[in-house]
Formats: sequence, C-alpha cells, structure tokens
Amino acid sequence: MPPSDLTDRPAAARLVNVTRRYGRGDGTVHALRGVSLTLPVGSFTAVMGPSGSGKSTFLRCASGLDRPSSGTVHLGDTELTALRERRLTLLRRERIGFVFQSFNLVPSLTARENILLPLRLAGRRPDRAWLRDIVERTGLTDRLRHRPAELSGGQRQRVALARALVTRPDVVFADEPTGALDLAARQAVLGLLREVVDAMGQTVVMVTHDPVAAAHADRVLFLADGSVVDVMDAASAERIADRVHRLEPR
Ligand SMILES: Nc1ncnc2c1ncn2[C@@H]1O[C@H](COP(=O)(O)OP(=O)(O)OP(=O)(O)O)[C@@H](O)[C@H]1O
Repeated sequence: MPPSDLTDRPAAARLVNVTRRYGRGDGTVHALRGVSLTLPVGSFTAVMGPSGSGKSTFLRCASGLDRPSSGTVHLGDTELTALRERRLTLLRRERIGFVFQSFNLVPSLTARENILLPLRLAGRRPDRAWLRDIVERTGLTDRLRHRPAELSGGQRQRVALARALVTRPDVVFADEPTGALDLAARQAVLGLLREVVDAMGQTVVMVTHDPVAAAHADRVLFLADGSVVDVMDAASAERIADRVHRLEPR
C-alpha cells in the first residue's frame, strides 16, 4: 500500500504525546517519552525495537489496558484516557481485540466457546454470517469442538485471532502473536492477519521482534528508549532487520 494512501485515511486510534513512567524519584523508568501517532483505519502496523524500548507499554497504553502518565489516547472519537475504569472495561470488551503470544484461551472451553466468549461476556448474540466468515478464514471449521489442549499452537493462535475479531473491534492489538509458533504456523497466522486487514478492512497493530513478521505490515514503527525514532512504509524484512540492528545497544 502506498504511504499516501495510509495518510489519507481516518484514524482508528490516535496517541497524543503519551508518556508512561514507572516508579518515582531516582528509580523512575521512562517507558514512553511522548509518543504521538495515528493508526489509520484498515492499516497493519508493526512495532519493533530493542528489549525494554517500550513496545509492550505502548501496546498496553494504546489499547486501554494501562493508563499513560500524561497525554491522550483516542479510539475513533472516544478519548480512552478520559474514561472511568468501568466504561473503559466495557469499551475494551466491545471495541478492541487482543491477541497475545500465550493465547490466553480458556482450557475447559471448546474452540467455538472460546471464540464466542467476548460476546457472551458482553451479553451480545453472535452474528452468524460474521462468525461463519471468521471461522472459515481462520480455517477452524472442523476444529470448533476441540478444546485448546487438542489443538496445535498455530490452531490455538487462530482461535485467539478469531476470538479477537468476533466483536468486529475497531482495532486488534497483538503482542508477539507468532512468538510461540513454528515457521509454518507463523506464516499462516501472518497471512491471516494480512488478510483480515485487506479483505475485512480491520486495523491491526502487532508488536514483534521478527523482521520477517514486521514485513507483512504496511508500516513499521521503531521504538528506542521510549520514543518513536523511525517509521518505514512497505519495508522489506532486510531493511527492517538492518534498522533494528542499528538500534540495538552495542
Ligand atoms: N510494571 C512495571 N514496573 C516497572 N517498570 C516497568 C514495568 N513495566 C515495564 N517496565 C519498564 O519499562 C521499560 C519498557 O518496558 P516494555 O515491557 O514496554 O519494553 P518492551 O520493548 O516491550 O521489551 P521486551 O521486548 O523485552 O518485551 C523497561 O525498562 C521495563 O523494565
């Protein structure tokens, strides 16, 4: 996708001068030091950077799992940072999807029940056509009755992705979604993330250490020491690897 095409789109989410500090006094850690950026609707953004650069903190602040120390976070027209805890919890449940490296599936529930869990918690009925579409795209049609222990790592991650998509969230936030997978499963999950962006118009943000994974994104943000230090659009794995390498402490 050409970069100009991304910039012309409305914002699915927006961060304005977001900082996050941990601790106080001499021991204060500045995990984010004033991050401002826009995530365009229907875009796939990867976030990279050395260990401790603030990637997970960014993801947690952008998705309303954590509150910034200062600055604002907006999801569409809603300012997350202005919401009280209860409203924020509801909004997270209904408008944000999460995919984690550890899958976070409920072991006693079947794949189908896991996928439907966010709707059950929200007291909403599944949209059958949408559910069928997600299940088909994630290739889980004949796995729906299985429990997580009866699924491969790649299948579990696909269940987690289907669960993240079931509410039609404004943004899906993924933290190392391919970190625990073998090569084939990794490729399948990345292809699927690309497809949900291209075919379903979904907005996806993914933290990753893997330049090959990041190359599936439209845009790569590079964090170092709590700041966005570079942005690349439509970059190859080689260019991304080279940029990350130059950010690593020597
Ligand atoms: N709950 C916390 N309390 C204190 N410091 C924290 C906390 N969470 C994160 N930090 C610190 O904030 C900084 C950024 O951490 P963060 O987890 O966002 O980095 P990261 O880029 O995701 O790292 P990694 O790639 O190793 O997962 C680090 O110095 C970390 O030690």
